[in-house]
Amino acid sequence: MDVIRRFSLDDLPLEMVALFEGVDAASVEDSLGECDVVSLAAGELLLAPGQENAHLYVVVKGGLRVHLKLSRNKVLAILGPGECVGEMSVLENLEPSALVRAEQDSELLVIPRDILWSLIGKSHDVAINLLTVMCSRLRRTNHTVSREIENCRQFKQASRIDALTGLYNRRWLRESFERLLERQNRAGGKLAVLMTDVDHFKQVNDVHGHLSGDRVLNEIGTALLARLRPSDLAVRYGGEEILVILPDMGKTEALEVAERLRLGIKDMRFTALSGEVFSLTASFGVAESAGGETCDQLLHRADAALYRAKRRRDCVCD
Ligand SMILES: Nc1nc2c(ncn2[C@@H]2O[C@H](COP(=O)(O)OP(=O)(O)OP(=O)(O)O)[C@@H](O)[C@H]2O)c(=O)[nH]1
Repeated sequence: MDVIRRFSLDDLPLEMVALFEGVDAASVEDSLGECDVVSLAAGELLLAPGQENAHLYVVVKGGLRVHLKLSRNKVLAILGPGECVGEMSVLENLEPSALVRAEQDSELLVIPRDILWSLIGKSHDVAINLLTVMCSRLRRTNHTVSREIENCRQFKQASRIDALTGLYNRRWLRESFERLLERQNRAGGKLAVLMTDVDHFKQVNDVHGHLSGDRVLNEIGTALLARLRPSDLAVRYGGEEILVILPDMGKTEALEVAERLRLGIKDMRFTALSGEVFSLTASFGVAESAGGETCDQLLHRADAALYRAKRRRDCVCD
């Protein structure tokens, strides 16, 4: 960053500078005449967290790019002629919270801290303009933070969903089922689980190809969800094995649900990529949670029931 000259009002008309909008030029001309204009090469760093800053910078020519520290590639703002940066760190006497670089070869008016305070003292309009600049900065930051929080929430949600079936994945099961079961036990409510496995699924892949197999899994996931209550939860437990969690439900009712799902899958017609239409069956194991039991114990009992159902296939066992 090189000093190239002293600032004069010919460099930048005051009405173009957000900080000096509506300000009488005569009241600030002397103070601004004591300030330098510096040049900054494209890409050159102006402000960074960890580096002290004692100046407010106003873009005279070119532009500045503002980044948050944690996401350097994410541009928070591009500042053009008349816009300023550095005001927060100057006023608070703290290091900058963002990285600021020259977007292109630029020229900046440099207002040192003491001159800024004297301008604020001298001109009510400068003080109001500065507050307005800071409010819009705050609003923009709030918007960015809300967007980041929403992105995080969506990413977290997506990381718990199986992409092929749209059902929850094992990660969700590991993180959430124990808590759900504990809550259900504490409330003294019942909870049942169904473990289901598509019969002879390997043949689907062998005969119709893996992509057709994928499509079948996707359609079965969608069909199961459509037949469950909004409070029920379905998890892709393994390749073609799906776990259904039925809160507030005992074994008798869960057996009925399983039977309904079994018939639903049997009635479905799948179309292979070749166009061939075929049908499938699935087997179901049902278990009701016994108080004090861990998730693993409950799932083990459902798995054992499924194992029994698999001996005959296309049936429901408990
Ligand atoms: N297309 C596809 N196939 C999968 C996926 N995950 C697992 N599989 C296949 O699912 C098949 C499961 O086969 P097996 O465990 O032998 O069982 P099965 O053929 O269904 O026979 P039974 O369960 O005994 O009725 C294997 O061929 C796996 O490759 C997947 O995401 N997509």
